[in-house]
This record gives sequence, C-alpha cells and structure tokens, in this order.
Amino acid sequence: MTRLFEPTGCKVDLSTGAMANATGSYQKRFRDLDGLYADAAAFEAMRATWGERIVYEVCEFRPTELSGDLIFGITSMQPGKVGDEYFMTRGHIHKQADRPEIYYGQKGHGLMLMESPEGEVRIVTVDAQTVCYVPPFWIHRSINVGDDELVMLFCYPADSGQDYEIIARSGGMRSRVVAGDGGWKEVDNPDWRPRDAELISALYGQRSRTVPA
Ligand SMILES: O=P(O)(O)OC[C@H]1O[C@H](O)[C@H](O)[C@@H](O)[C@@H]1O
Ligand SMILES: [Fe+2]
Repeated sequence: MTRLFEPTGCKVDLSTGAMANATGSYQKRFRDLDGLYADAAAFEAMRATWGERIVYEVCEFRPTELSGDLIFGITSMQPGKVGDEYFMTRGHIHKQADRPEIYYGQKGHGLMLMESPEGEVRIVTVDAQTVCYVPPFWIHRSINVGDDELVMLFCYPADSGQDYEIIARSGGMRSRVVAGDGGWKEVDNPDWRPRDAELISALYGQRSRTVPA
C-alpha cells in the first residue's frame, strides 16, 4: 500500500497561540527586530524593558516542502508600538514570488500591509473571522493595531520560501502604519527606494503557472 502522509488535526489555543501537533515554531524577540522601525531612538529606549520579550511567535505545521503541499500555522503578536509605529512582522515576499497566502484572523485587530514589486501599496484589515488573500507577487507584513494579542492562521504553498531581503534593500516598505487620531493611519516611508526594472522583471519571470488545457 502507498504510504501517504498521515492526516492531522491541529487544535489551536487562542489564549497562547499554540497549535497542537506543530512541527516547528520560532519566536521573534524585541531585540531581534532592530532596524525594523522608523524611530531608532524609541527602539533603544524600549530595549531595556522589552529586549528579551517575545513580540511575535510562529507555530507551524510543515508536512513537506514539495510543490502541491501546504504549510500552515498560527502567528501570534503582542500589542505595542515603537514610538508611534505598531508592532509588526519582518515581512517578506515569497522566494517563489508567484506563490500566494491566506490569513484567517482568530483574535485581535490586525492589518496586512502589502506592496507590489512596482511599489503599489494595499492594506487589508484582519480582524477575527476575516480571511485575507495575499495574491502572488505581493510583499506582505502583518501589523497588530489592537490593544490585544493578534492571532491569525496562515496557509501557503509548501514550496514558497521567504525572501526577507527585498524589504531591507528598498529601505523598508513604502508605507508605515502609525497611531493616528483614534486609530491607525498609513504614512509614507521617506527612506523607501523603488526597485529597479531588472529586479521587477526577475520577480515576475518566476511565474510558473501551468494553464489548464
Ligand atoms: O516571516 P515573518 O515575516 O517574520 O512573519 C512571520 C510569519 O508570518 C506569517 O505567519 C507567515 O505565513 C509566515 O510564513 C511567517 O513566517
Ligand atoms: Fe508569506
């Protein structure tokens, strides 16, 4: 008999963001996130109290990394700000840039900040019971704009991979999300630099879709 991957159920604990039967997890502590935020002085001032604390945690189920398979898991992020900028993930584009992703809000108030290779920006709210579709080719980063922990399920093709350098090379994402009057607001990142035509076409050149007959 062909030995298939064993079907698996993964119970999620919303209070901790832990997922049963996870195959892996990682934590990003405050000190790991140096350089992510606009206000370097505010970051340094928080380092003494926040340095070792976990800002976000990813708990995942990764059956294989073969095309056609899926990786899924839970991201949970603490509430907080560095200066006026909300806590966020590092953000990435998929190494196979044409691979999409789905997020499903479980708890809290989040945003998905997305940027196309040419620098178009989109923001989708990810509250509890909101599904967010990140289409192929969009750089994506999640942001906790609430006062509570943000907990989201994610799911993406197992052969996607992550490229984190794309954001650093452009001087950050084009927009930042900061506290505004009674909520969040999007502001321009003055350090952002457009990607050159060569990089843009290399990204789009990765499209590997087979068109059904
Ligand atoms: O990988 P980061 O940008 O730090 O974000 C943390 C995690 O966010 C989401 O949950 C993605 O699906 C994960 O692939 C990612 O690892
Ligand atoms: Fe992703």
